[in-house]
Amino acid sequence: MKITDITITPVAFRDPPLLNSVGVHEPWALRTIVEVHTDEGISGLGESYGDLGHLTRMRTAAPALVGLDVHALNEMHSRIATALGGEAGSDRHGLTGPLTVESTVDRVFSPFEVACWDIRGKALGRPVSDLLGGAVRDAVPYSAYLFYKWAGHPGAEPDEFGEALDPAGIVAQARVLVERHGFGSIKLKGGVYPPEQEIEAIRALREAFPDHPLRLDPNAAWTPETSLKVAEELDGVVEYLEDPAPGIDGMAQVAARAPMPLATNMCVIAFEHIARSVEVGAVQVILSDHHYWGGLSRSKELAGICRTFGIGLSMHSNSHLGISLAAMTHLAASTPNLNYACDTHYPWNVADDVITTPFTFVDGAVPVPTAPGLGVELDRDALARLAENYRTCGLVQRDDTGYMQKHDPSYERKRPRW
Ligand SMILES: O=C([O-])[C@@H](O)[C@@H](O)[C@H](O)[C@@H](O)C(=O)[O-]
Ligand SMILES: [Mg+2]
Repeated sequence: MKITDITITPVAFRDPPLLNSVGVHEPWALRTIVEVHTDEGISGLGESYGDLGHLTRMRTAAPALVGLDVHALNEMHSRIATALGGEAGSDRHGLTGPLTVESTVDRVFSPFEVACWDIRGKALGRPVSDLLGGAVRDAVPYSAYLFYKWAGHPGAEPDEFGEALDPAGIVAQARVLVERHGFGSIKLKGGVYPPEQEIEAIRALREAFPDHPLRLDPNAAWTPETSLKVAEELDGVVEYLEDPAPGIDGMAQVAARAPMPLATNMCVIAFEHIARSVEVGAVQVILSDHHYWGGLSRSKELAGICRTFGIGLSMHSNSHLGISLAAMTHLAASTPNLNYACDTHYPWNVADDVITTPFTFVDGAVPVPTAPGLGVELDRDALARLAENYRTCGLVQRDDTGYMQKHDPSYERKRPRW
């Protein structure tokens, strides 16, 4: 089955003003929808980031894939590497580590690879989780992903989630997400306020939700010394502390004395980081993410490495739509050692999706789709609507810091901040 054509459509959807260690989400989140078409009339779907640099690289790579067999994923990876010509991407929004040539190829490869799994599943009449080794769970648990947030975007009406700028607001937000979706574990995006205040929020969550596993992720906003103080305070309260301090060496300093496991989606974000991290014991949990670990089969390789070294496995998320959620769910369902509830930003998007039947959480989990392929169908009207959003929204890349500075010109990006 040969690839005859590839359609790449950048889209934008409404995003609330969620705060993090580098600023605040803009009113629109950008994504790219990839459709791979074949000579047998079967098409497959992938979803990826929508930032212009990445979009341009996907557009550069796509023509090199026409004529390729949908099973030739190794060849696809090397054609993409050649097409990109050794260029490394950059992470302007600052919430992941520096990209290398190799990890840039993995990012570009991912949506095409996912689309090929979708095609292969459709051709065989089997869900992608079957092709990845078989689902070991019928539904994939996700965590309630809490954010400090403004009531609404400046100059706009408050959104349906309202303000969450203190422990009481965070607990109220958790109640909404847990009641609405049934989540059984909770993650707080930190790095926004001084650590004492975020510790207080975690303690308030513990009181309100005595049995929910809790996590805190300040996106490397703390020095190793501050991280250790927080770790002592939260001993026995969080299941893991995610990216407290910057860099593999900073994390290793914290890990040497912290009582709980440390997790990352910032210092170990490519295969080339793993050896050093293992050597110095920097992290005990890696958040996988097929969007930057190079698609589904490479994410399974990551899972094998984690199993070998006794490293826990969780799953990371950025703002995303339903095609990504489908791929995340198939991957998590078929990865036996993915033992933590996965992250997802999906509940923050209440406005629109590009699939005909948007996902709903059942008891905090997404039932693994059983239809062939990814099990989702593109809603062409919705795709056109979101593509029009992209054309008119005026954004071409995520810039949480720039948006924050529009409202507070004195705001500076600092890492670590405390
Ligand atoms: O959406 C956000 O603001 C998050 O901070 C996201 O960009 C991070 O990549 C992520 O969720 C994380 O776990 O670090
Ligand atoms: Mg994180």
